[in-house]
Amino acid sequence: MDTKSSTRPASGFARPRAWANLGLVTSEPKPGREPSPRDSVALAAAPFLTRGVELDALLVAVVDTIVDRLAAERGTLYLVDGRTRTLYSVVAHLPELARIRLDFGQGVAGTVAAEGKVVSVSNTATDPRFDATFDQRTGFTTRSMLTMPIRDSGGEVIGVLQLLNAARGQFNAEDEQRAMVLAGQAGQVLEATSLYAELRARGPVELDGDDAARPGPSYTFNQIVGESPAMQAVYAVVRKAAGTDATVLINGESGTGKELIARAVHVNSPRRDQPFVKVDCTTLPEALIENELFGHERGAFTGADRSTQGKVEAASGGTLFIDEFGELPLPLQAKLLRVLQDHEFERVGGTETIRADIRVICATHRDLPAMIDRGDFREDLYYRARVVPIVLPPLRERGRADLLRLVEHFVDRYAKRHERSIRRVSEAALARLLAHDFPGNIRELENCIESAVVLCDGGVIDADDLPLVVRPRAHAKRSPGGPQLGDPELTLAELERAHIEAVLEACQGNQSEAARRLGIGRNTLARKLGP
Ligand SMILES: Nc1ncnc2c1ncn2[C@@H]1O[C@H](COP(=O)(O)OP(=O)(O)OP(=O)(O)O)[C@@H](O)[C@H]1O
Repeated sequence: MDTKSSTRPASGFARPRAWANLGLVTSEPKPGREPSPRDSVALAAAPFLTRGVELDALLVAVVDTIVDRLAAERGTLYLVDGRTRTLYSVVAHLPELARIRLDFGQGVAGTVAAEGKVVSVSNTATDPRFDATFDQRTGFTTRSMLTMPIRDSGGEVIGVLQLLNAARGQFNAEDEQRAMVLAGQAGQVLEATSLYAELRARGPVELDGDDAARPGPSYTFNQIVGESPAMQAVYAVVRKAAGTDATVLINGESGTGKELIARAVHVNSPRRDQPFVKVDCTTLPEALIENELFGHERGAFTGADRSTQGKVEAASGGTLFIDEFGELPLPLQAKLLRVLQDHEFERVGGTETIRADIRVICATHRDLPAMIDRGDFREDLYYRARVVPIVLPPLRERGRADLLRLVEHFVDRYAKRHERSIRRVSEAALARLLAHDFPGNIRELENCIESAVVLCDGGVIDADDLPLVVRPRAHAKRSPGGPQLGDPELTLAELERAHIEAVLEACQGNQSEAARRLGIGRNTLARKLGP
């Protein structure tokens, strides 16, 4: 198997003729090599699972391995959505082209999904189960076909794998046995991905009253949930950026997934096996950020009894992720600009110029152009950083389908983590989630669902189990006794204090988060809260 090709993003795969248009993957047969069922699908997929993203590549690795081991010409992987009783082809699917969608019972793959048994078609010309319209659409000639169910550990059919054209002419009984072993491994792999919650035929999590509106499975990035057009646009940029060393600037409200996207760029880049190092500019007092970034030489300051590497050096060969980029103090902005432009820097107290071999990804929730206008941010650094700009949409703009996917994803994750069995999210709970505007975005949703998973009774998440807090501005307006904006009796200090308290409440007392939302440093917040 050409494992290298599997590690490339989906858009980078070479696919043959029109067949590629239907999202099918090809692998040259190697008839000279004796396939062994002990060859592990899990092994081929392992690097993708630990990297946690680029699900397309993972699925391709799974299919490539099985196609290769069974010396078939091609393979198609379908994912089964038990609730709508449909199947979708997913492997190496090109976003601009329709995927194959079948109903249960339709064609050979649909029959296998419905009945859960292997079907071997040794001669398509004489077998009525074969639907010749596929070949007409693709220009490919299918001669023989082996189609098998992929099950999860609970025995549910979650996928169907179809192998086309045995290199030796026909698939035999031994091939069928091997295929079942490999399909078993593929089931374990699929079960470890974020797709799994969406695929279970009779999953433990029902979203009440929502069967018809329920979206089909998403499959773009493992662990990154969301198929809204806004997120698809983000994935497209991530794919393009990943293959290069270009600096990326991610902008988005707190909790929209900026770090997750930064990691996705890294793990899909050629630097993936080198470190991903994060610097958070808000968690450190100003004086320490330079030391954190560039390290210091011995004797640079009192107590510096040996020289120490900074994060730029620690990230050498890999990616430096600068979180809360907008908080970077002006003098350091100049030094970072030099790193981006000339790939050079010096340690604190050092004279030797060190070469930086890093890719930089920056993230901020701040409006940098406005900061530039106020003289708080360097314009040259801004343009140098936003070679690839990515804007993450707030959760409230991602649409109902994405919210539901995320709810399912987090219910599944936290039910597993806390070993709770959750059967249902009630209609009232869903209505409450859909009505909330999530100022804390996905992090707020995630924390809310985790809490509900732990605290709910009887395996059902109800509206009362959701610890959703009222948005600060709405809260201030609604509290009749509290300070009102425009009240001539109010001092600025009182108004500021009230606003800080409202934001803190919205952040459930998390001061770092509140400082971020208020656009001030944590130390400043602590000072303002005062004794
Ligand atoms: N699309 C997504 N699918 C699944 N989980 C997500 C998604 N986006 C964000 N999350 C989860 O939400 C939480 C917040 O994400 P992350 O830390 O990346 O946000 P952020 O924008 O960097 O936040 P901040 O600005 O506060 O640093 C994390 O636990 C992350 O795993």
